[in-house]
Amino acid sequence: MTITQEQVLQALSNVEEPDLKKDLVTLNMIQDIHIEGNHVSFSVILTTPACPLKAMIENACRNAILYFVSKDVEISINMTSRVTTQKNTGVPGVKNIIAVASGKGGVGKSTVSVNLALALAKTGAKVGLIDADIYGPSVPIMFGLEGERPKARDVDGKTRIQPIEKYGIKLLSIGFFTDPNQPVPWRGPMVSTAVKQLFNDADWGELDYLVVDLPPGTGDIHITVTQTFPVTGAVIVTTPQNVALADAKKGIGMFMMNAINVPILGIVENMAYFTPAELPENKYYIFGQGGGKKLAEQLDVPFLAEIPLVKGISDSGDAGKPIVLDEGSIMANAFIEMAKKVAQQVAICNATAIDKKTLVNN
Ligand SMILES: Nc1ncnc2c1ncn2[C@@H]1O[C@H](COP(=O)(O)OP(=O)(O)OP(=O)(O)O)[C@@H](O)[C@H]1O
Repeated sequence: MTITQEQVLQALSNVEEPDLKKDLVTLNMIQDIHIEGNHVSFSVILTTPACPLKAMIENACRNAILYFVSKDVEISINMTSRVTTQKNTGVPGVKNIIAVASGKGGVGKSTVSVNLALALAKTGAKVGLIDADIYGPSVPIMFGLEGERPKARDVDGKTRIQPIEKYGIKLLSIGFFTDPNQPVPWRGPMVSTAVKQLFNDADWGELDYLVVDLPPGTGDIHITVTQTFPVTGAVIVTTPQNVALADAKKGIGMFMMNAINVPILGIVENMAYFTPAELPENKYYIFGQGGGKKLAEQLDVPFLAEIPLVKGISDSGDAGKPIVLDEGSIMANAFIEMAKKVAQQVAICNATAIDKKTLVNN
């Protein structure tokens, strides 16, 4: 039996990427085909290492070769990834900017931002995190970095702030530059300049995702960030109460305004239900049930996750070691599943935006 590269490509052209609705060959996702006798190997280049459909795509490739080429083929598939990007994010080397926002304060936006960034990194992506919440920067506490000051260093003749590296991600917080005991009365222009510096004057290097923890509500910083940098999409965090949902709706409305026009990657409902640590299968919907999902349906945006109210989430944040680092725990898995859905939506946004061009895989 002589197997040709054309036969392999022809077979794989029957496998559709379920999110992007095109076949893997058209999407240029098949590379490095090697054939030796009846042994065929190739790489599948996914759009994110956090792809939730990885196993399904691998299976479909295997079945397509067995069905369309021969059932006697031995197959080795290398599932790898190259995160897509659609445009220059305005920050050299950064492929995607993910804004995390909420209509209200205290709903867990920083908790979601931090665990999202770390979960994406755990899947193998290169990740940065900017804490742009000038009213209550929480990243220094959540990473156990209070009192730290990032260093500056000369890069190509320019002085650049060096993001601090911890738990596998690079991070900067407005809180590293202010005294936590001294309230800072920010004026509009000062805020804009300070936040832009976190993007422009830092040495971020190559990043697949730069997660930005925005302040609650809709204000100056949202306008500065979205109008200065082409944000790939926004994740909206809410709690189940009607007051929070109403504000989340306003927040989503702001991103959808023509002047801002940032795609909504989806809604995360935080503190969706209470779960006692000793009885994790018991769910008590103390603030009402299904509000986030309903809002997502109403606004026709994805619903990303229900994150329970668990004491461990709060304790781990206060202790400087976010819960997603607690390998294998139910909470860590919940945040990893959420991160996979976010990465999936980023890939869909990128593919949709450049649908008429070719998918940029750089
Ligand atoms: N799912 C959860 N279970 C238990 N505690 C949580 C959960 N999510 C957040 N918290 C806790 O709630 C408090 C507020 O969370 P967080 O700081 O993330 O909110 P926020 O929306 O970023 O607030 P703000 O932007 O107004 O400062 C923190 O003490 C955090 O540890």
